[in-house]
Amino acid sequence: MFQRSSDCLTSGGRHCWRTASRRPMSMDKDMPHDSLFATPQDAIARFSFDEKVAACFPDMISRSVPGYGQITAMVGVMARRYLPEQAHVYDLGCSHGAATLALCQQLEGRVPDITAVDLSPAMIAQARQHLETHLPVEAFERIRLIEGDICTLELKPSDMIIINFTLQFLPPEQRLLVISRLHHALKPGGILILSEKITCDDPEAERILYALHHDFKRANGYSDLEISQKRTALEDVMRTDTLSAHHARLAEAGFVRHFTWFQYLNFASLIAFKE
Ligand SMILES: C[S@@+](CC[C@H](N)C(=O)[O-])C[C@H]1O[C@@H](n2cnc3c(N)ncnc32)[C@H](O)[C@@H]1O
Ligand SMILES: O=C(O)C(=O)C[C@]1(C(=O)O)C=C[C@@H](O)C=C1
Repeated sequence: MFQRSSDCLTSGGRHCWRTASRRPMSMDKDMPHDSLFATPQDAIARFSFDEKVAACFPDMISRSVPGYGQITAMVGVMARRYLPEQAHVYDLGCSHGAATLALCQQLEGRVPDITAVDLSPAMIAQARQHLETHLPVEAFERIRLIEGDICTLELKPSDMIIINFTLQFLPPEQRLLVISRLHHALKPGGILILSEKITCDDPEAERILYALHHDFKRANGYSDLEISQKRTALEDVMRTDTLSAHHARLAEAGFVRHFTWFQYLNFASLIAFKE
């Protein structure tokens, strides 16, 4: 079941915990390694999903996000359970299209229509290449890749909407509107999968999970310099919410049943059902 990016103890599966050395023990030689923050920078630019980030993104996210591989693979498993025939799925903030790929792999033979959206042209280019390489033509033809802003995108009726690690990059004041629009776009019985980095209500738990997340990154081969420079770059770009804020927002947007199905350190995934 968990092929490619999730069959290992770490988040993404392509790397194993380092032992003595600071390098991950195994590295897919075809996956460009993320060393964007490895050298000291005088002025650290704001993090953006540009060509450089897009080029090494699968390595970056799998070494940075605990549970990334498991969440991604499970999206496919959930699609298999919940999607009807003739379904439409959105993958919002798709980056390389990892969730889309997982879904197609699980639904082999009955791939739904999928619209994968990302604001970054570099990510859309990578998604096209990645999906074209890993999927049979019949499956790839069912995927529409759109370069666009999910805050303003017109949405069509859908059976499943995946928004993984993307809401955290939207302006906070737009998040409720976006989630409300997703609720509106879902057909009755449709599901929303929302995955995010989270902050804790309890400051002590926050401090502990924050430290453990940095330990996780170190265990995946990132140096203290890389961790600290990336953190500075992400400041004001990625603004995380608490789990309770996510659930309150889902409720306000109209979802009646929603719960957290996965949490690994300060990263979580929620599922919400359209009545
Ligand atoms: C952390 S990545 C998402 C990872 C991806 N969902 C996955 O599972 O591999 C966040 C993505 O959201 C995209 N993004 C940020 N703001 C966006 C917006 N307003 N509309 C569409 N995409 C956006 C970024 O370009 C980036 O590719
Ligand atoms: O919190 C961090 O330190 C991260 O690196 C997280 C995170 C994310 O959650 O999207 C931030 C930027 C990159 O897209 C990959 C991972």
